[in-house]
Amino acid sequence: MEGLVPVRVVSPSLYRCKVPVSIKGSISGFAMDKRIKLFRAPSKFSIRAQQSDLKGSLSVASSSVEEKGNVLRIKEWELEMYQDELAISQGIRIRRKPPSKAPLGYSGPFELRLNNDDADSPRNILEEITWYKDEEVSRMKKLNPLEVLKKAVEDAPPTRDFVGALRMAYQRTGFPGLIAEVKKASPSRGILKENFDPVEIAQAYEKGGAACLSVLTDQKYFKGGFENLEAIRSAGVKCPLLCKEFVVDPWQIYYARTKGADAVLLIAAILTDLEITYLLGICKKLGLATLVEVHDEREMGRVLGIEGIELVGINNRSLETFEVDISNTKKLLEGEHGRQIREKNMIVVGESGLFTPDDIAYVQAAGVKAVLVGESIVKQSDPEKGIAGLFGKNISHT
Ligand SMILES: O=P(O)(O)OC[C@@H](O)[C@@H](O)c1c[nH]c2ccccc12
Repeated sequence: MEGLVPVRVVSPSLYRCKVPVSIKGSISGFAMDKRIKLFRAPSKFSIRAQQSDLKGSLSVASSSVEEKGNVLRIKEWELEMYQDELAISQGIRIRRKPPSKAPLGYSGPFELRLNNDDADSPRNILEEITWYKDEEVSRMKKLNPLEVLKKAVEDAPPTRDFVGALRMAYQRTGFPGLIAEVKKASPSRGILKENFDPVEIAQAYEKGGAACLSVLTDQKYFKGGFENLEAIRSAGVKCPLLCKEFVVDPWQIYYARTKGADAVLLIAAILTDLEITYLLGICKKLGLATLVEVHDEREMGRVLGIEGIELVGINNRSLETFEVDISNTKKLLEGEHGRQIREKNMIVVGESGLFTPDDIAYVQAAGVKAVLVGESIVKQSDPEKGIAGLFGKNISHT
């Protein structure tokens, strides 16, 4: 049986829907589709067939909420549902889990499932990476439990001042402070450098005048690794290090800190305001700086509403479509948002797609005080010279 059935909900209790039916409508702000067998609904639960040719019948049987064992799953389900609802209300399009992995088959907010028959395939690369991270983190957590990491953090050497290094570089050179990225590959560009030696590249960047380094730690999509972060740190590189990861769990922040990170990236496209606030608090506690990355006006607006953010990155590349447009930096710094950023004395980092001195001049004129650059310098046979080429000037200390 297939058909559209509007559902009206009055008060909560649990029902089991035994037939696959496509239900369209909103139940206390959320709704379900045909994959859902179990859902929360009010005690008065009315289903009206919209299509006159709808054959078969809906069997809606009350099942006890008190059912032992189910209670916890229901709680989990509710939590996830609220998180998803919160995310959609903040304009976040990325679903954090494949719908079938959600407890009790809850497949995300209704708005995200419209015209989406294949709900269990990621809709874009960012969603794919996010789903994969979720699994990866649960595996890694088992090998490195949080309690052990917390102990390791206590003995870890102090972090270095990431934001301070960027400010100093800006004063020293008159150019935006450079965060040079140690990146072997990316989903949009494939392999950037075949004989990739992360420590060698990091040292060349430092010599070339980079203020800070960004180290990709994602293995599957960027061919990076936490071992690169660790190796660069223990090789004596002095530039503060940004752990470039897709953070979806506080565990990753503790892990990054034990591997030598001085800063971590938080991506507004996948995290709610509440999560950013919470993760920011953990970073502060661990002495880490935070680069909060936005890609559009909506994300910028959200981030400006969160207290305590010093560094905002504007990504010129959409992580959903891979489209790169450096005028994005300019666009997001115009008007009210730009005014608030200046008022709060935040540092804006122009990210991605910067190749020439003209590109640097363009984003600098737009108001950035730092830039994050990967491809254009990592690809050079001599990344140190690559930096001079990027700025049109030698910006090294010597
Ligand atoms: O190689 P580029 O175009 O210079 O871009 C560097 C950096 O901005 C990019 O790697 C990046 C920006 N935000 C990210 C988030 C995750 C992974 C990678 C990124």
